[in-house]
Amino acid sequence: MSTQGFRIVITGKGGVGKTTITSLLSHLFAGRGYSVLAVDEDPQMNLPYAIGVSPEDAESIVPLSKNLDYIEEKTGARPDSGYGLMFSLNPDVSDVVERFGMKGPNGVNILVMGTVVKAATGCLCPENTLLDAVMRHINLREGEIILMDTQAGVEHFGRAIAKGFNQAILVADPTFNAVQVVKHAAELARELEIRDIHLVINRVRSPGDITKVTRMLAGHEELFSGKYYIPYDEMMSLFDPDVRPILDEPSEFVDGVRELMMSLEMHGLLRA
Ligand SMILES: Nc1ncnc2c1ncn2[C@@H]1O[C@H](COP(=O)(O)OP(=O)(O)OP(=O)(O)O)[C@@H](O)[C@H]1O
Repeated sequence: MSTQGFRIVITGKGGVGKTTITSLLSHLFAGRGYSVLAVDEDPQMNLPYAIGVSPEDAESIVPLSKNLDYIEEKTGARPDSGYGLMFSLNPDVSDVVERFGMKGPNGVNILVMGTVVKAATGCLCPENTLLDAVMRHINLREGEIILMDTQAGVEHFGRAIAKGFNQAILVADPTFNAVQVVKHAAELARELEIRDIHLVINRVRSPGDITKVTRMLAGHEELFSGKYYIPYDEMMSLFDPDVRPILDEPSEFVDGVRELMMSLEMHGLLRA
């Protein structure tokens, strides 16, 4: 089956639940028999822990943005060596998942990209060139669902969409700032002609939260293909950061993420 429709990028303000939701989706898709590649673009590298990689293994991961040997091998320039202007702008990174992907629980593959501080401005440097090539490459991989957890900030999100991600999950919690960020991201996604934009309002605690967010979204609803209000679940703090235990518990939070997964699957199959 073609999985080209399943290039999913997750964004939103810091701390709203992006990593948790990316991890739950990774396990839920894997549980449905899909091969999943979860990509962490956040330099804090929380995703492996949330997916359930052991702390020892997670600590051994070097993000690609800091893997100077690989950057030099592929681009011909070493970032820490005062490189000149001569480096490959089109490095062949087709081996990246096989060499640096980590097999996590439930067979979920994890690739930690990291990010370059100057990436948002599109700086022409070997690290950035390598990460761009990796993003392009993973979008060409067949037979896998790609879920990319981005660093907070719409610039990173814009770059991912420009590199071929075709579904977006915009996560907010019921606060003004978080909702402002998703409105901005949705407008950008629209400009970049991405059609499947799923809005998640996470950590909803009361009907009042829904009323408040509905008011804040007034005039912007048409930007989203679907809206999901996902409840606060105090069990999360018991297991944090590993999401796996909560998958075995009755949880409205997980039910909400499962509903989101079904919608992503439907949109992905339609675009396949
Ligand atoms: N529905 C929920 N109910 C209760 N706690 C939640 C829920 N969703 C996420 N959390 C908790 O909120 C915290 C932040 O979540 P998470 O790390 O996934 O956010 P993030 O957006 O990825 O953060 P960052 O931008 O720092 O990477 C975590 O402690 C997580 O366990």
